[in-house]
Amino acid sequence: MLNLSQNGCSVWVAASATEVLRPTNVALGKFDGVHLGHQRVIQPILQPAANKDGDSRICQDDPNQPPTPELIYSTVVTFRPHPQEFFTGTPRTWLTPLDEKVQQLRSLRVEQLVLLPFDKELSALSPEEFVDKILVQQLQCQRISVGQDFCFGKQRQGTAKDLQLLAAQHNIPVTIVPLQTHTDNLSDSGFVSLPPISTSLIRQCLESGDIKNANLCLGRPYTLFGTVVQGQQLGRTIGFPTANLQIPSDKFLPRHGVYAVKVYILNDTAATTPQLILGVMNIGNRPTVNGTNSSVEVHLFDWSGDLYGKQLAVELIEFLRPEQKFASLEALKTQIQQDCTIAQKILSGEC
Ligand SMILES: Cc1cc2nc3c(=O)[nH]c(=O)nc-3n(C[C@H](O)[C@H](O)[C@H](O)COP(=O)(O)O)c2cc1C
Ligand SMILES: Nc1ncnc2c1ncn2[C@@H]1O[C@H](COP(=O)(O)OP(=O)(O)O)[C@@H](O)[C@H]1O
Repeated sequence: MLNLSQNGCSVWVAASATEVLRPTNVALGKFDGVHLGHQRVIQPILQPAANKDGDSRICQDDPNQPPTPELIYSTVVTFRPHPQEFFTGTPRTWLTPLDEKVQQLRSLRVEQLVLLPFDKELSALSPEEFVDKILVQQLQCQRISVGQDFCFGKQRQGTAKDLQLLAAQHNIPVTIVPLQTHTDNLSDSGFVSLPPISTSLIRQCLESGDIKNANLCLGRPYTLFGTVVQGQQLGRTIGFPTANLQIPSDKFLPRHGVYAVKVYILNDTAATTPQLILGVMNIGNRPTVNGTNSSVEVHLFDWSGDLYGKQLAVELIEFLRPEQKFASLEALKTQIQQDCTIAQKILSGEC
């Protein structure tokens, strides 16, 4: 079992049904991205706000101890591996790899994440068996919340409505949350023509460089977390040192190109809270310097110092341009200077 905790606030991560803290209120789904639609699905299973501040189960002194079972555990239940990974045998990338998902769930006040091992046995369960064995017997479910498009059981036979009917036989109420479309930004973002918020929509937005809409769907900026490693040491020679980031291999990367970003240095011992630094990021193969591998690198404005080994959180704010092959380092330098000027305007809200 993993207990991923920070600042004494923990989310219990159970990798098998025997480790689960019971009884549970359950939100069921894949929840990759923990986007605004997911957040709506999770809402009905959270403890009432009255419990929030004084509830020792959420922020307890010893994060290595399971919460004391006074109430019902607000629990997100998902599958590992992802069913698609199981059937294709191919690992995939995520908007929110596991530790990021846990961070996001924690911020929503979810207390437990259950990773149901998705195997031959689980995939063969009928909708009735899934409800009886997993939800009723193993999780001692008291309440369930799912999105309108939720499917479950062998060959995805069961719908959200089926779940409602089957759970009713055990007196378990099921909330079916309608798919959320963006309505609050109709006038200025053109969301009117977009389909409902979904993980695949966000991936499409990120693939095409449409960061604004990806961020609107997420309800926060899409963020890359990584450790600063050594590059070719060329950046400093053209006046633009860049911190090269090692990103977990299961993180979904957006379109190659140049971005305006907001950066936080997470393990900076000099600062008590991570400080916001504005900058530019390039994702790509650096054709101008005959780069072979794909790299992610950020240049921080008005900042100097040593970042090697530091953990950075890089929030993507806007896509500026695709990566290009320049005839010389001098031409690249001129372009990067222009990128910085535009990014500074965007990040200071001027355009
Ligand atoms: C804002 C920005 C834009 C960049 N654009 C390009 C580009 O269009 N083409 C390219 O080949 N490299 C581009 N780069 C990458 C540079 O080639 C790279 O930063 C430089 O070679 C230094 O690499 P190093 O950190 O390994 O020393 C860009 C870097 C930054 C910070
Ligand atoms: N403003 C800055 N933005 C990014 N990195 C900086 C900055 N100032 C200093 N650095 C340091 O310089 C390193 C980048 O310099 P660079 O010559 O590009 O080397 P490398 O190729 O190893 O990334 C960073 O990893 C960081 O330690």
